Amino acid sequence: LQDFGKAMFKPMRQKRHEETPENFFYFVDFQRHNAEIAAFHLDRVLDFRRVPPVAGRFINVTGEILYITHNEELRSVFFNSPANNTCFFAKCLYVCKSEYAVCGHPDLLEGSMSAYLPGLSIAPRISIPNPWIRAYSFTGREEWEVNPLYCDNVKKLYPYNSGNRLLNIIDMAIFDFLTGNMDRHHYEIFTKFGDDGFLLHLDNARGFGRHSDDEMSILAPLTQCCMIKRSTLFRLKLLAKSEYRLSDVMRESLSRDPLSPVLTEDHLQALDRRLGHVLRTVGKCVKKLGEPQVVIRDFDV
Ligand SMILES: Nc1ncnc2c1ncn2[C@@H]1O[C@H](COP(=O)(O)OP(=O)(O)OP(=O)(O)O)[C@@H](O)[C@H]1O
Ligand SMILES: [Mn+2]
Repeated sequence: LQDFGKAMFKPMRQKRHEETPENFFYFVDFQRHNAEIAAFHLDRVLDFRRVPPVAGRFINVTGEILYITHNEELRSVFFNSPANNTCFFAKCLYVCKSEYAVCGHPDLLEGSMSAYLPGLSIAPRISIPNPWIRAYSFTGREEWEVNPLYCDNVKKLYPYNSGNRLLNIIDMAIFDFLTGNMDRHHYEIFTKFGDDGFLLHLDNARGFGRHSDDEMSILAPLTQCCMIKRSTLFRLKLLAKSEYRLSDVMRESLSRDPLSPVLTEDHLQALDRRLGHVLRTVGKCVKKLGEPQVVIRDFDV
């Protein structure tokens, strides 16, 4: 950008009304530009504010990239398709052949732009495996999927045995459950704030793939630990009220994006339904364990 800032662009790969095919594993699912945009808005509506700003945009791949770049290698991956659209592909180890190119129409390409965080020397951060990580294979099972008492182990382990870290993981699970994102292998935190730093919710492009289905396993950290921050629960309850219905707040928030409508009505409705699931899950925990054990006052307020 003119001020030397950077943005990360994810091109449109799937139309908004298309659902992820039912036989697709989550790890071969498309990355959706509109999911990145919607996740940013949802994160703000939930008052987490852990997703760097994302906005939709059309870029002219010829005028805004090919004609102005001084990078020979970048120029070399551009080509004209048989339909006379301008396309380009990435050079990397896998899925980087011309078959996976993205194409303008003929030059215009729809996508999401995420504000890029400052470099690691200015804002150091580390990537940490999600305790509720998913197997990256057809048949693999992780311990949390087979051991209902898995959370008891996590609770004893550093850094989940003190402070907000586990509650932040549960916040992230609720966030991912609402969007339907199963692709959360790692999370990142800024090191500057120590162990109690907030979790960055980066890479939300695999959400909003299926509106007709709620993937309950994403909620495992909440279901298994039966804990939630009081502030999170308060916000979720507010968004379940008819005056502040989550789908309505999201529709309004997203209406200001240049690519509006960002989400189909089906996906907005799914948010309300999933919010209901989250609140019922908390309700069951409270019934079983009592509110003081389940609804936790944040350590930082
Ligand atoms: N807004 C951002 N600012 C700075 N770094 C970012 C941002 N978003 C993502 N990253 C970094 O870039 C990496 C890749 O981003 P992301 O996961 O969104 O893309 P991807 O296409 O899904 O890549 P991968 O296949 O490696 O997961 C992330 O793991 C993260 O470390
Ligand atoms: Mn990713």
